[in-house]
Amino acid sequence: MVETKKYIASIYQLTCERDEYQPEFLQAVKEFLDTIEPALDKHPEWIDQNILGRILEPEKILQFRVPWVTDEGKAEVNRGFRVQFNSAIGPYKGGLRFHPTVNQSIIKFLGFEQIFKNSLTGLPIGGGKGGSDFNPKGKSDAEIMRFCQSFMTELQKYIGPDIDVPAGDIGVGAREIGYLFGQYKRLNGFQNGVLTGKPLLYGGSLGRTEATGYGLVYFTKAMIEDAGKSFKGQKVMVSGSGNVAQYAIEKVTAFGGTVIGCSDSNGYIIDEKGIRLETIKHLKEVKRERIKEYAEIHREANYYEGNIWDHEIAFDIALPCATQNEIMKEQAEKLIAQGVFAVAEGANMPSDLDSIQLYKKAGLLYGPAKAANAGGVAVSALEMSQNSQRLSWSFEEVDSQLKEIMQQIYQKVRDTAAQYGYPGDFTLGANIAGFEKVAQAMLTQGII
Ligand SMILES: NC(=O)C1=CN([C@@H]2O[C@H](COP(=O)(O)OP(=O)(O)OC[C@H]3O[C@@H](n4cnc5c(N)ncnc54)[C@H](O)[C@@H]3O)[C@@H](O)[C@H]2O)C=CC1
Ligand SMILES: O=C(O)CCC(=O)C(=O)O
Repeated sequence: MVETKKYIASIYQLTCERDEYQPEFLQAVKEFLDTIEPALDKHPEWIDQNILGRILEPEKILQFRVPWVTDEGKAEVNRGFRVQFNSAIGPYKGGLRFHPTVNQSIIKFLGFEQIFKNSLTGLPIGGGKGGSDFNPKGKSDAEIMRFCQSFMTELQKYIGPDIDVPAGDIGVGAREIGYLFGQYKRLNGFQNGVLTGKPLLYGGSLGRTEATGYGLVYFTKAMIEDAGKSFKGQKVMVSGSGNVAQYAIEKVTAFGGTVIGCSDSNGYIIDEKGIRLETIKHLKEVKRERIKEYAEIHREANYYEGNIWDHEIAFDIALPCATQNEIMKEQAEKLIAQGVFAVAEGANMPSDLDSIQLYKKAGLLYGPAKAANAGGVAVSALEMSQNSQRLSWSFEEVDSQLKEIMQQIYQKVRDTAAQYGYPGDFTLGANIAGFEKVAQAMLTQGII
């Protein structure tokens, strides 16, 4: 309707004026706003209550100084961030990213997407995200520890098991979570519900390490099976070689697919016989080396510099699991030309807006990040439940809940798209299904 269109356009214009220098945040907002009109047509009261204006504004943004000392005794300083975006349905929940590209725009786009992703899980968690422009690459364990201690010394004032519960993301794995937890405990006493992704020794959940990658593949399986296909015999390309990529590779292989390539920020390897995951894990988790080394160990594999999505080779399914905007128009065109029939996103916002349009036009099955990678945060919420109950569930219990949650997310996304008259548009389905719950919760809580 004209009024709805006008309202959406005015909100977007205002956001562009206010956040002119935040391109990633504006991209995430545009992707969301481009799909939301049918939901507002159905709920004109949301326009009266200016739900969009409110949901686009974080409840709180923290930015702080993180001073730390190198092994040589030099004083360094980084920026720390936490965006507490929306707590309408639960405490803020979302990871911490340590990467030199981190700035307020990146953390805001991630926090914004997290609101709808967390809502889609069906679990009571709000949206938040944080991190730092600290680069863990090449740092000693002692430097990482001192950085994490300094970061948490400030962050601890604003988080808690019922307030805001951070976890890992790029550059923040079990080692960093351990140091962050240690410092929180030192300052506040033992409260294991304050972080998720913890080691099993003090309240971590079995299955959390695997959850995002496994969840991505469970979602993709549901999506492709609905279209009469399966993983069996499919050639799959995965970008990244970190946490999400590794467990996606494992599950695709278990379902009978062949992962023919994966990458890191320098380049990528192609191994047409199937990536040997033990080698990737050893290189990345133990030796902390570049993916290039894989081709030294397995001579039949080839290493190339650059973006994996530029490689010309026929394959069937693309699982981007590295970082935002790794697939732009040019790469999307290549994927389509190479015969890819499904793209499902393990990374957050790996496809730019042009790519999403191209997938749609070409009729690809497309699982957007908010839905497809929600398995990690879903199991984080299960970790919170276990911490509250002071219990540890078995791996099988957690994995079977994850499977169920991912299937439900797929169905919710598919059915919402169809109900609103856009069958197959899973971007629209994910945005509206995630948004409806948060909007309704906000409405019942007054003008907040
Ligand atoms: N860890 C989790 O539970 C979740 C992670 N994600 C998203 O998944 C993605 C990967 O995160 P993790 O695997 O946890 O991080 P990680 O730190 O374990 O691995 C990141 C991987 O991406 C690669 N990478 C980074 N920048 C790159 C670039 N410009 N080009 C190519 N490769 C690049 C790195 O080399 C590394 O292999 C991120 O977008 C993250 O936000 C999403 C949901 C949950
Ligand atoms: O497990 C969590 O809380 C964080 C997961 C996350 O950062 C994400 O879903 O992007």
